[in-house]
Amino acid sequence: MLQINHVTKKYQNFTALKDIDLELEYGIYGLLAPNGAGKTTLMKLLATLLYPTEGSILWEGREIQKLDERYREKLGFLPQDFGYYRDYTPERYLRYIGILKGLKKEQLKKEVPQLIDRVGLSEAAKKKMKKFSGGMIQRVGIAQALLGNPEILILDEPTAGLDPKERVRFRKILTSLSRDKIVIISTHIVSDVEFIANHIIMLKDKQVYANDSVENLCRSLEGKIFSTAVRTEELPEFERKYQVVSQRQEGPNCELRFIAEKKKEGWNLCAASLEDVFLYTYQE
Ligand SMILES: Nc1ncnc2c1ncn2[C@@H]1O[C@H](COP(=O)(O)OP(=O)(O)OP(=O)(O)O)[C@@H](O)[C@H]1O
Repeated sequence: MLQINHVTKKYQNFTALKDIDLELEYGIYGLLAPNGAGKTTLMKLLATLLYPTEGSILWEGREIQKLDERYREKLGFLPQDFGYYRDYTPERYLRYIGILKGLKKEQLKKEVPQLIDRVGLSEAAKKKMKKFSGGMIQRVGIAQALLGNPEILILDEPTAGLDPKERVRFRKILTSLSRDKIVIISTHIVSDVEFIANHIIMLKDKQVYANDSVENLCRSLEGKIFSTAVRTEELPEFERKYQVVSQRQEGPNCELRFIAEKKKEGWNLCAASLEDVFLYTYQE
């Protein structure tokens, strides 16, 4: 188990995270918050690239800083801007990272092709990465994070810049490997984690605002999501009163999906989605 105990992180006088308290067990965690909320800071703390200003992070009851290499060998990390060598092939790059991670050559001989296959890059294994699409590069990034079969997998905004098809492929890769790992995925894109994460962690005002299943988070908005049609000229007034989540033009009308505390005549009650929860939480 990974325990984050009352962790505060300050950059000089600026507090990026305040009193974060979390317990993470095997499963997929979606760390969901807008840009600048502190996701990367939390990921870097878990990856020991930063240290808490206050509080501690424990792996199986022992502080990760003190465990040092013994913790880091359990860790796979895909940073937001992962550096790769354009002239390397995925095969060569993974072997190189594997050696840096301290893995044995024999192990890499077996593991590298398996990982390349797992992320669907077998056909491109011997091609230079400079020809790769953003999605292919991200898949190499996931493969390098998986080297050595880490128990903790930290992926910081792994789907940034991917097209919808690549996102689907990415989600499939992740769900295939979550059983014996703690997987933490940071994102500000709800659909990246809505259907694959067992838990959603939301950060707000530098603190943990929510840590729950998608179902429970949606339940908190039950009875507050509605749809209705308003005339286009009435839209600005409507938007002043209610938080509109989505809108679609239908002739002279706008079909709206919105959040309100109480039902009114002519409104249809809708099931709440994680996207609604996200917009409701970060409405300002
Ligand atoms: N090295 C630093 N020095 C000072 N302030 C920093 C530093 N790194 C991050 N911050 C600030 O801390 C806050 C949280 O940043 P962080 O990168 O963790 O957010 P984020 O949620 O990951 O956002 P993004 O998705 O844009 O990376 C931001 O206000 C950022 O400006």
